[in-house]
Amino acid sequence: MTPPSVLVHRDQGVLAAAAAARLVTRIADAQAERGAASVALTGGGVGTAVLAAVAASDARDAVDWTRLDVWWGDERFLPTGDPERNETGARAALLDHVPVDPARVHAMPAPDGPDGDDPEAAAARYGAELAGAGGRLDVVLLGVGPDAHVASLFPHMPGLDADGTAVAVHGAPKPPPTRVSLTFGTLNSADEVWVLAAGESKAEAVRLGLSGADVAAAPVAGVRGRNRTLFLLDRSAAAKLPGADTSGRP
Ligand SMILES: O=C1O[C@H](COP(=O)(O)O)[C@@H](O)[C@H](O)[C@H]1O
Repeated sequence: MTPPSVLVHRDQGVLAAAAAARLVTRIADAQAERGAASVALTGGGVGTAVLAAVAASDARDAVDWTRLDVWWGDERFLPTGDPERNETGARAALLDHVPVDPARVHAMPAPDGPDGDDPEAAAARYGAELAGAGGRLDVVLLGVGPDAHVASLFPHMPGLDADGTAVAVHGAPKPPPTRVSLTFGTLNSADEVWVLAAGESKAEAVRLGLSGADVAAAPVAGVRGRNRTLFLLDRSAAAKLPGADTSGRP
């Protein structure tokens, strides 16, 4: 496993545009190689800004959206259409504006879904769906919380040790308390993992993620792609990295 690469951009706007360009290219490359691509999306401020930047970019037409599988790294276990669901934000920012195949948009089940108010069943269903599709993820996008959580893997919570593909999360410190998350094993099976962070509130989490911190205390320290791990940051989020080049250029 190669160590993470760190790219620092001037501000969140530049970060979102640069990550969007990178994502379009990565998806188009995968489609050229294999005829299809798969990404796992994140919620949160920067993750949603990246999707909006893809939607706003002419380069989005380089992607064959009908041959993209869209998954999520985590979801807040709230009813379909709830504005706090990561799915809702992703649809509004991007998926409603490009010709994705609805059958290839794999939202995590909601409490009004097939398993009702049973997050364990929702996690099992989602894990089976991803495994049944071959389990391949070209890129996993991950936001990071000020507490260093990624997806819905929060510090010192049982989900950190979960086996299997996806896990139900109860009692998350950030609302809502009930969530579904891919496990570390699944996140780290992706070809590439991209951690996205902007703002000074993320600076300590970013530092921990890149300094070999205890994964139980700082889950972001435990995510690594098989082929590549990128930390895509703005200057504020990079402020605590020793010797960070915060010029705004790679
Ligand atoms: O709750 C969540 O938070 C994180 C980070 O969100 P941010 O707004 O602080 O960037 C997000 O990555 C995760 O998907 C989400 O469920």
